[in-house]
Amino acid sequence: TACSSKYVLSALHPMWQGPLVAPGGNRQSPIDIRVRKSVFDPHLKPLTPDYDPGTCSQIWNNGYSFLVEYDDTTDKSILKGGPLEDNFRLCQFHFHWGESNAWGSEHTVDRRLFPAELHMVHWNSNKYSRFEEAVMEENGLAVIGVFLKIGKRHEGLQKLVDVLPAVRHKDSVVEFTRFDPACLLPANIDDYWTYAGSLTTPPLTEAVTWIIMKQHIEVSHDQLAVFRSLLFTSAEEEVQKSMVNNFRVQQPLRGRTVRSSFT
Ligand SMILES: NS(=O)(=O)c1ccc(C(=O)NCc2cccc(O)c2)cc1
Ligand SMILES: [Zn+2]
Repeated sequence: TACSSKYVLSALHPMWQGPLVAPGGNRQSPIDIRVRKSVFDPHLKPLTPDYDPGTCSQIWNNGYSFLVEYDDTTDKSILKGGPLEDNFRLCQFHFHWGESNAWGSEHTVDRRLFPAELHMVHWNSNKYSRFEEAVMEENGLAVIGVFLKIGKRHEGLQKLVDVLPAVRHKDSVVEFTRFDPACLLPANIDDYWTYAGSLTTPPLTEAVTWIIMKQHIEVSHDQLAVFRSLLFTSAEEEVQKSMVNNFRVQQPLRGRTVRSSFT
């Protein structure tokens, strides 16, 4: 789909540090969420995702993460509510993780790191006609962040884990259908933090309304180990590098307020 067919990265190095802070960027992501500094906003509505598993199309390794892509040519899979004024179309989801279970998430909560973080990427289909347009605009994107913890096996995730060996190398892609992304959301999606931020990979555009779930999901140690079996490198490269630590360093808050939907 348009939204991620060009999930391009100017920095190809897996551990790209790139500019630690985007030049002139004062709303960069990820950040540390200081719980006691977040401000309860009673006007925040419940989040209302409405996803059609029939829009799931393929999964691919873009050399930085693996992406599950959704057909975003209609409003079949959308996100509304929460801090959002408009309708946002799901275009892809992906993850960030560490080489060990001790770290891997991009956002932290009072400095607490999680072994991995899910990002569900949506773009504003009320205001823009395609992802490429929305990603350059201030209120163009909405990304749901969900922390992963090691625990019981996640039954819904297993269908995805089983297909990962087929996209082991950079630029590999396989058909992947009928996956309901809602199964990856925590039971409680009413409690979240939200703030104005950016993409966490180049071009780092400051277009994202971040919605970070308070409740994590659990995956098994073995399921996360399969994420680490992916490679940053393409089949032709002589030196294979395992896809781990694909997260960005935390960015300054620069006076931003993080709002919470709960007290
Ligand atoms: N980690 S993240 O959720 O902030 C994230 C989400 C989407 C993307 C992305 O789609 N990048 C590709 C891209 C960016 C700008 C314009 C394009 O045409 C494509 C990057 C990072
Ligand atoms: Zn991400």
